[in-house]
Amino acid sequence: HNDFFTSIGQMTDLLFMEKDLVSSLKDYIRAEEHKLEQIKKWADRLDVLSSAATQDPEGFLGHPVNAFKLIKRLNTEWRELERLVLRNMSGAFISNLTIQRKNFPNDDDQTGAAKAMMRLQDTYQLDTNIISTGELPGSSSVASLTVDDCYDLGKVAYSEADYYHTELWMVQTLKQLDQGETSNLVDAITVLDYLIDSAYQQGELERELNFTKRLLELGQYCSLKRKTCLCYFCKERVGLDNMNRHSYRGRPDDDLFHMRKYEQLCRGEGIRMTPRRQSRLFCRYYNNNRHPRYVIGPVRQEDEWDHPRIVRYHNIVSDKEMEKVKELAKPRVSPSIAYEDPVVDKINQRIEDITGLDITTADDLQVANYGIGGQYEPHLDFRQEFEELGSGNRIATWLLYMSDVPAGGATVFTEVGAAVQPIKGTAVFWYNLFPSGEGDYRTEHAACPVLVGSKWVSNKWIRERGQEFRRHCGLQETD
Ligand SMILES: O=C(O)CCC(=O)C(=O)O
Ligand SMILES: [Fe+2]
Repeated sequence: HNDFFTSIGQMTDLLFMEKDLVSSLKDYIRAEEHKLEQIKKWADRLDVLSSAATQDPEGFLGHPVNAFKLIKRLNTEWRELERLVLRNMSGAFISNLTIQRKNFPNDDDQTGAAKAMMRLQDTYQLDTNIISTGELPGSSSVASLTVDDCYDLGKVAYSEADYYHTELWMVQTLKQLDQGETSNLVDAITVLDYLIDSAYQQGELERELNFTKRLLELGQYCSLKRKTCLCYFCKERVGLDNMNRHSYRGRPDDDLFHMRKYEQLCRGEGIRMTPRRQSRLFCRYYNNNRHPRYVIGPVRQEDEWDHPRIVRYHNIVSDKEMEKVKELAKPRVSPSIAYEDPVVDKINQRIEDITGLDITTADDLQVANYGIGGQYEPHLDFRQEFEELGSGNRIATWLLYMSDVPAGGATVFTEVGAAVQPIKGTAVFWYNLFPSGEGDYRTEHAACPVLVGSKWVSNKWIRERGQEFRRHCGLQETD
């Protein structure tokens, strides 16, 4: 199976599977209780009988019926009791569990989920404490991490040699321990050991020393991971060997400038549009040159960006139509194609009417569902190799948002610094190529990781072929 965490569909399946298992577990408990109930009755009955009998054994056994019943009880009834005690009630539950376990996430999935969470932490610059208390922007529900959860995240980071996140999560673990949370899994000494090593690995000797001093306060002189000990009297670390190791601050891959820019845009920072330019963006009613289907009911067209031009159409597809498209895509993996259906035809027709482009040469309507952490890294929709195809390159992109996303999930244009927020029922449209057919590199874009919620989009990549008389060439290559 592929990435659980980013697929809401798969995660939903897991949720229902777990619900099923809980009800099967409850059946098992009921059966076990019933069995115990029966055994108790037995015990009580035998208790009364034998205590009465032992008061006057001779008198008791002097009655032939009592004598007969004692023999019978011991010969047959106790055997029945034995059978009852030995009866295994767990069969149904265990076999259910065995079957379902095939669908369980494994260690890799857990590591993947932990890494996805740290990716979100970086992209949205979330404080460890905010994640741990679960007070995420845009989220109304609360879900918090225990000390053990934090420790687990720290350990995942450590095993990936990601000392930056190890430190963040181990500090959080320590903090929650200090606040009085208890754990049978981890103690402050173990956490400090991780902290000392991760500070050392990052070349942060000052911090390493501080963690070591904290360890000393706990009566521990040696760091097991670092294999170093403190000199008790001088309270200084013995053997400050690598004093000259270069020290880096922040995340180890901080030089990935391009990714940083993408993440900045995702956070809603670094959008490059001056107020003066912004004032020239408008919202208008649009009927595509009095297109018969839109003269009476024009659509609301909003400028999202000027160069390259990105426009958004409001209320372009109804909730009912979007539900249908999601349903068509659901049984398949994301992204998937929404195959023939009257609703798909209607949406295609609308795209053609509004953009004025021929969509018979376009790719099929594609549907994607991004769960938590789901993203699409910066890319261009056009490609050189498409030029050779009969239908030509991807001249334009139509992107319909089929859900609101409470936090994260924007579409950002990394070259020009535009960010478009998903709004359910709206579609954005832009040209990837200049009228000359030359690719427009300013259209590089990405889907930001979803922080809270589930993002549904459907896109239509419109091709060059068929547009010859619909979009005219300019005189310059980049007209
Ligand atoms: O989902 C998004 O926001 C972007 C999708 C995209 O890049 C595309 O459809 O070409
Ligand atoms: Fe794209």
